[in-house]
Amino acid sequence: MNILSTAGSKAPVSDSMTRSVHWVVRMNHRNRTMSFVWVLLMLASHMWERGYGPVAWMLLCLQFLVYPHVVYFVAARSKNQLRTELGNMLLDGLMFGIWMAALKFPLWISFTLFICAGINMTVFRGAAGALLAAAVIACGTLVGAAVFGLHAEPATGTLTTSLSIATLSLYLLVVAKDAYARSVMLFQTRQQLRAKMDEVMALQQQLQEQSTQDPLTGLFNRRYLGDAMARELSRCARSGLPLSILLVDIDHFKRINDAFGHQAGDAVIVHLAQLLREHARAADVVCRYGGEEFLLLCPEMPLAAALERAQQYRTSFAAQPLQAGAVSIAVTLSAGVATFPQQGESAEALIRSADQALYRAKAAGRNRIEVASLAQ
Ligand SMILES: Nc1nc2c(ncn2[C@@H]2O[C@H](COP(=O)(O)OP(=O)(O)OP(=O)(O)O)[C@@H](O)[C@H]2O)c(=O)[nH]1
Repeated sequence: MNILSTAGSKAPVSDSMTRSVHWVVRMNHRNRTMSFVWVLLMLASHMWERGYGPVAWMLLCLQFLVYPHVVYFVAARSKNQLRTELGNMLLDGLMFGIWMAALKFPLWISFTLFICAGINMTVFRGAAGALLAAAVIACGTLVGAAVFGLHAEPATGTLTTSLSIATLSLYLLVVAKDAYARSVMLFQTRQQLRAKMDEVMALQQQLQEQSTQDPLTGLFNRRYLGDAMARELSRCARSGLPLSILLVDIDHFKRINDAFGHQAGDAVIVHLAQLLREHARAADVVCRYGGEEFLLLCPEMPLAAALERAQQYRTSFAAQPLQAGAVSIAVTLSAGVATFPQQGESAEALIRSADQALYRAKAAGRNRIEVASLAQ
């Protein structure tokens, strides 16, 4: 894996990736332009000492003053900027090799050019980059030796040596500065990514709650009940334990809506929801089953206990009329109770039995609890 590993990929390129590619190409242009001026000074001092002719000086200016802008121009207009920039870096190495051979391998100059090209490629392609840099520099020296002959004059004057050391030092400082800028950018990107992840997780949690909760009362909805009932029924069936359900309905609720308004009706629904939740056990599932209808799923609860609980709800609800401003709204409820397995062996059968019991409670005058008949 390296900074150029996506260079040949056909995967769609995101905006941020395109921006970072531009950033890399621009950064390389700035560094190349700057460092080539130092290299030019280093080579110029050596060439001055050795008395090179006008052609060599012209080539020196073309290589170190004009070339950085030409290769940037080519990379910036390329369809695959990253790949072209990699080509440019290889070309840098090749040219450095030619200059080394042309100047007869002055030691400090060769060392400086070799290290600069090697570091640049290593930053982009890791250890493979270093090997690649060494290979292209070697090719360059071969080309240079073929054109200018193979000579070795390693000595350099004091000025050239000093300029070589300065060039190398400055180059290393620039690379370190860019590495710092890159780490800061990476850190900021990570922070942004983490914030986005937190946002997505919170939204996911919210969606999960919304999909299983009734918005008015905060109780579970029918969708949740379906899963919970199937799960609890099979658990109780496996362990031979009872399971009771209470189907609870507010009496004459339409009248409350008509007399006190829909908002007061909502307040009555919330009021009963609170009562049901307050007296439920941790294992019970309290669910808003319909408009003013609730279903309590009570795992491991026998019929007698369920009946007693339903009676408690009935008396408590009737004893606490809802205060809506100055008016007091008298409310009652009716309920049908059914227990697994006597009054239904499946979720549907159990709910049907409780519904029939509730219907009987309503028919018998309301404010009543009825127990379901035995399953047929
Ligand atoms: N305020 C309010 N009313 C609702 C809501 N959902 C359903 N309703 C109303 O609840 C009423 C239910 O009326 P019915 O099914 O006739 O039953 P009831 O008046 O309670 O009579 P019984 O059940 O026979 O005692 C209807 O008028 C619905 O419009 C709700 O979320 N808020």
